[in-house]
Amino acid sequence: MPAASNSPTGARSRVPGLDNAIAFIGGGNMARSLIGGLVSRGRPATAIRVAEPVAALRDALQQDFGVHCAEHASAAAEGADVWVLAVKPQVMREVCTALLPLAQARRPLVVSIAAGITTAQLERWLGGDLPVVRAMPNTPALLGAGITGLFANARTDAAQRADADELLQAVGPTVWIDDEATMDAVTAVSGSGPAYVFLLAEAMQAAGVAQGLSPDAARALVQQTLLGASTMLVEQSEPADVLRARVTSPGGTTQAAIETFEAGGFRELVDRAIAAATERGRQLSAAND
Ligand SMILES: NC(=O)C1=CN([C@@H]2O[C@H](COP(=O)(O)OP(=O)(O)OC[C@H]3O[C@@H](n4cnc5c(N)ncnc54)[C@H](O)[C@@H]3O)[C@@H](O)[C@H]2O)C=CC1
Ligand SMILES: O=C(O)[C@@H]1CCC=N1
Repeated sequence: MPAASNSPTGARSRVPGLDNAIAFIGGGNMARSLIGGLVSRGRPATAIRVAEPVAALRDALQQDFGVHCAEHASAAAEGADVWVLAVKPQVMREVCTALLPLAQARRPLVVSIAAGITTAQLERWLGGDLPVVRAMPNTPALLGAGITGLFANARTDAAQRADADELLQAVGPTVWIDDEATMDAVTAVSGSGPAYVFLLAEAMQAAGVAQGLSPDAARALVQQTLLGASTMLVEQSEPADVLRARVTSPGGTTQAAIETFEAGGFRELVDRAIAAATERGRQLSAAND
């Protein structure tokens, strides 16, 4: 897997944010995060359209970002050269099938953020012969602190890869993936990953309260500990095991906790959880074909 990249291969000379109109098909949580990132990075709201059947979500997007919203996918997709498919995997086939005539007439760059759904499925459902990029962002995108794994099918040229890269970099760094089969692992690690950290936060808070801390104190201690440890992981060059060793005094408190985690099969549990999420991605593809 290549390292996180700020310069996709073959990027053409371009004016960031001013190239193409973008249509979001689906205006839910992830679309909202991406739109917020794009607008805050200076992409004109007039160049962003959103298709969203829920009126309250349309109103909120229109009011918060000034983007044009429509009820039906084709109304947003018309006139856009980049389509971001941000609906659930379970409705993706139906959404694509409805867009097939327009996709064939317009030949947009298609960027899907759906878990599991493959570029071959999307291309087939949209009538074939289209550049398709499969992207997997995550919810910290809302704060511009996301990370996105990206895979492009063979019909996607360097300029289109650069467009997709720029789009997702509005909410954090990107990592290009060479083998699409591993996109389900990207989903399992970073797409779903924020939820694992939130689960750890819940468990640490509850355990702190069980040891006598007030809920407020436990929450504050856990929040800043996770933030501080994450910042160390990102900003210091040492790997996680070295940082962990520095906290773990021989015979001290941390060692007592780490030994308890290890004895309880913590690593195997994480391995099984990520394997289950990866497998679920494959199932989402097969079940919605
Ligand atoms: N929530 C997360 O952490 C992440 C989600 N994803 C993927 O992003 C996609 C969207 O997920 P969320 O934003 O969380 O879900 P969401 O449910 O908040 O958003 C999906 C939106 O699509 C709309 N929709 C349904 N049918 C439609 C149609 N025919 N045309 C246009 N819009 C339609 C729904 O009304 C809804 O607002 C999913 O495929 C998911 O796998 C990817 C990365 C992270
Ligand atoms: O749970 C899911 O299926 C989606 C994809 C990654 C995060 N949420």
